[in-house]
Amino acid sequence: MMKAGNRKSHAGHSKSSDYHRLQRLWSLAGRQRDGVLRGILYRFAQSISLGFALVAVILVVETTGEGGLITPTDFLLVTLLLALSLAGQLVFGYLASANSWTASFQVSRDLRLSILDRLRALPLGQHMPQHRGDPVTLVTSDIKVVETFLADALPRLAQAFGIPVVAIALLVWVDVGLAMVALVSIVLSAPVFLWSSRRLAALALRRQDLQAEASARMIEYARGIAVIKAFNRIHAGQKSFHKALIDFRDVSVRIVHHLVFPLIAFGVVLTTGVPLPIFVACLRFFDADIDQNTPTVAIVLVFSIYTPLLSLIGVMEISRLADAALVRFDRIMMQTPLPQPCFPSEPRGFALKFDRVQFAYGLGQPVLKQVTFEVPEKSVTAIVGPSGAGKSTLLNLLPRFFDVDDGAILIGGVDVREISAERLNDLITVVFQEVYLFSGTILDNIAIGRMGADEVDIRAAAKAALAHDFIMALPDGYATRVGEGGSRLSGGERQRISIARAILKDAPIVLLDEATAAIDATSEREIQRALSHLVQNKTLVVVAHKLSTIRHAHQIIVLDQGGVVEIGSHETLAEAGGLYQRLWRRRLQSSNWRVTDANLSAAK
Ligand SMILES: Nc1ncnc2c1ncn2[C@@H]1O[C@H](COP(=O)(O)OP(=O)(O)OP(=O)(O)O)[C@@H](O)[C@H]1O
Repeated sequence: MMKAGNRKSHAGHSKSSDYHRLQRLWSLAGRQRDGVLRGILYRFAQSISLGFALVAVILVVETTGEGGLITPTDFLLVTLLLALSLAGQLVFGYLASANSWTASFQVSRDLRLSILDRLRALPLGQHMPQHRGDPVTLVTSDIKVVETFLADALPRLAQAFGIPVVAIALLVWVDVGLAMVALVSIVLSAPVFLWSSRRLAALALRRQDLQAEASARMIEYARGIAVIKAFNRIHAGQKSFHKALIDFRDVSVRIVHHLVFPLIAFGVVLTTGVPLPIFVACLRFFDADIDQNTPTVAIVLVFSIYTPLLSLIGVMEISRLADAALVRFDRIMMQTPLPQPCFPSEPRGFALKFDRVQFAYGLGQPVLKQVTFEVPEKSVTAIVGPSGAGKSTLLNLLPRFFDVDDGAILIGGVDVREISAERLNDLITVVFQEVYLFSGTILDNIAIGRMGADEVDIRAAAKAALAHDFIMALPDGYATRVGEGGSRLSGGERQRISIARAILKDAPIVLLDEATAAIDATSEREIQRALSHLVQNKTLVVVAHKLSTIRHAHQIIVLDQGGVVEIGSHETLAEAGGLYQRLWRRRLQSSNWRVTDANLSAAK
């Protein structure tokens, strides 16, 4: 059975044609297509307005070349043409920039929001662990490339063709034969351009992937800096980051090597279009086939054809990077989100049932096997078991961070897959082992618990979580800013902020993954008291590492290697002679262990 989000992206790079990729990039402009199109047309018009200057030059050459004198009318006409050319460039240039950039800023904002929406809809952790740098690079640099493609590359493409079109039209008017000769090199250089462009395409995707890899390593390095320092592993820690940077540099250099020859070839073939028509014009002049003005006019026109066309090289690079960005965008956008019910059901109460639940991460071994148990409404259930037994996984399935492979999980008699995502989110509060605080104030961090909560509610939640006093002792109280990850607060304080968040949410079902990290006895007691306020009258499922929590549980589920091996109360299981009894004894021994002189001398 194929799981949501597991399907490989079918956004293959080589299979779709250049035309389809252009079409797809264009479709990304969405509602802003009109603005982008206006930007392209204005840039084209800006380029064409240079044509007035060309006409003025031809007029002067034609008049003076035949020995004539420039009359005041000619002078006025030339001035008017030059003024028109200048005004056209200024006005159309401004309009082009204003339209293109405004539209593309909107496009990049919309695309970034759609990526965030999709990440939210995907099964949690399905994508992130494999490509941690991917969403970051996608939202920042890939979308920036798409933005530049729409705002800059497409208009520049129009600009590159604008004045050449006018110049060729004028050359046809002056002499059709010369115009045909001028076109030869353009026709010959087109396949060389496409060949270079395809060579670049193959490497551009690899380059963007390696950039994502480098940013993933950098994030990892920055987040793990404390551990790296503590273990004096600065060089080892930098190794993978260095390697990613070297790979990125190598592929960038390879791009340059692969492109030097094709781009020189393109430039050479294209620019043969400059001397060729001039040479033919001179030959024909000496044969008295054309008048003496034509070669001069041809020189002016030919240069206005080829100089803009050479700027296509820059456009090619950005277009290929945009292609690569598109493939990477589709990798995330084409993943199947968790299916949502067409006709959501409302649970009848908050009792829970795990019914023959089977689950594996990806295509790996099953982590949960035929797990079946029930949790009565407003009761406390503790999950215990050895490390790796599947306890946290069990909790993660209830809010649908992942979907079960087989069996079902029910809330109030309704399969969680039949409950709408918003409702399910309202029903469940998860208190994670690892507390994440966003950069912002403490108030903001607690307010995440409930949209629209006022300050009175937030303070009440903080008081219930026994966080109010330490918050008031901080320099700015609730307005104190906490860094990303909450680095300014102690472990116990962070825990209590996260409990305040959960109290504010006030969901009827609480899932608690108890912190295993060592916290001093006072903080531990305060956290337990804060939790007791959170879980009053709630259906509570707790992955229990602490004896006190286990003792208060109405029932204990003992997991081993993904299967339920025992269910019962503490009193029953502690005497049953099974896994629980062994775990319990081990915990008792470790909790009775104290740093005494006897222990210290034993350790020596
Ligand atoms: N995101 C993941 N992808 C792949 N395998 C995973 C993932 N998370 C956990 N596992 C694996 O699933 C199994 C169960 O892990 P889980 O974290 O649920 O165990 P646990 O009982 O909570 O362990 P502990 O008490 O050590 O936290 C382990 O073998 C673990 O390596």
